[in-house]
Amino acid sequence: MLRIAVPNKGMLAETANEMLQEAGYRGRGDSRELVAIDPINDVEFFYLRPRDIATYVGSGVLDAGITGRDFLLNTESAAKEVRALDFGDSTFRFAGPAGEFTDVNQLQGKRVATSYTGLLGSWFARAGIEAELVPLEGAVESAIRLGVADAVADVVSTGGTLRKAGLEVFGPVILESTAVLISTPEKEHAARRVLGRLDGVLVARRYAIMDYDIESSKLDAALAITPGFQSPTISPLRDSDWVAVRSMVPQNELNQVMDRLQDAGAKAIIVTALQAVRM
Ligand SMILES: Nc1ncnc2c1ncn2[C@@H]1O[C@H](COP(=O)(O)OP(=O)(O)OP(=O)(O)O)[C@@H](O)[C@H]1O
Ligand SMILES: O=P(O)(O)OC[C@H]1O[C@H](OP(=O)(O)OP(=O)(O)O)[C@H](O)[C@@H]1O
Ligand SMILES: [Mg+2]
Repeated sequence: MLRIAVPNKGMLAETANEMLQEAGYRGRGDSRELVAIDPINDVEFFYLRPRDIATYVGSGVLDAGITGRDFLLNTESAAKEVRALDFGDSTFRFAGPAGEFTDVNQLQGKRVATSYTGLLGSWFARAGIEAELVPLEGAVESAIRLGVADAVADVVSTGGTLRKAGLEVFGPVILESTAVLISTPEKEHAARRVLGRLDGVLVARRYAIMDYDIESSKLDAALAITPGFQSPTISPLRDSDWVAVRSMVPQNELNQVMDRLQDAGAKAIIVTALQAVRM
């Protein structure tokens, strides 16, 4: 039975669970359940803190897991990123009192609060900066005001929390994070089934099906607009001067593509959502 770690709470939990359900897996009955068995799919799900998931997967007791790239890199483990999952995006940044820091080298000898000491420690080592790490569990933005740190390194999404604390970001982006599927080289073969299903969900979320009719003489111009994933399907129509085209189109380009197809002479342009995909 495949054993998979899933975030039990926090920013990643809801979407991770939605994705697994879209991939045809049975979710847990209630949000306090720690383990759920899906006998039809021969999978056992373990609901764990996302921060801990790389530890479990890296140890080899679980075959795969969903967590944040930042949590994976914060943990010393044998687990590796297998696929980015298109949600849970964030950036990891340095911040300090407005106007105080402009360059990361100014952190030399300073105290930096973070709940990502592993990630930050290795970043400092690579950058040759000797700073003192102040480990905190959360709400690190308050550490400066309360006098335990000179700067912080934390997840920034809208920047609202920083602004309210009178802080501003400085220095390079430490990490662009996103939710990821992780596994170890030993378990990657076992995890290929869940990977295939999640890939299907990603494609179904990223693409839609577009159908349209076009005069054969204009087909090449239209196909340049909708090259498709592998190759568009072209079917004859009763009117032999016309053909029907079916192609995959990225969701975020649908309307621009329809505008351009109309300009190219396409008629009856129809977009259909993808329910499930296996590439
Ligand atoms: N706006 C956001 N704030 C915090 N984390 C975010 C945000 N957007 C995406 N993320 C990602 O979600 C994950 C953090 O989720 P979670 O809520 O579990 O974190 P946490 O509160 O730091 O964890 P914990 O409470 O276990 O210490 C990280 O991978 C982070 O990069
Ligand atoms: O840029 P923003 O959109 O304001 O979001 C970033 C904030 O959200 C997260 O905190 P979280 O809610 O997880 O609380 P925590 O610090 O207690 O973990 C993160 O640690 C930042 O504090
Ligand atoms: Mg939190």
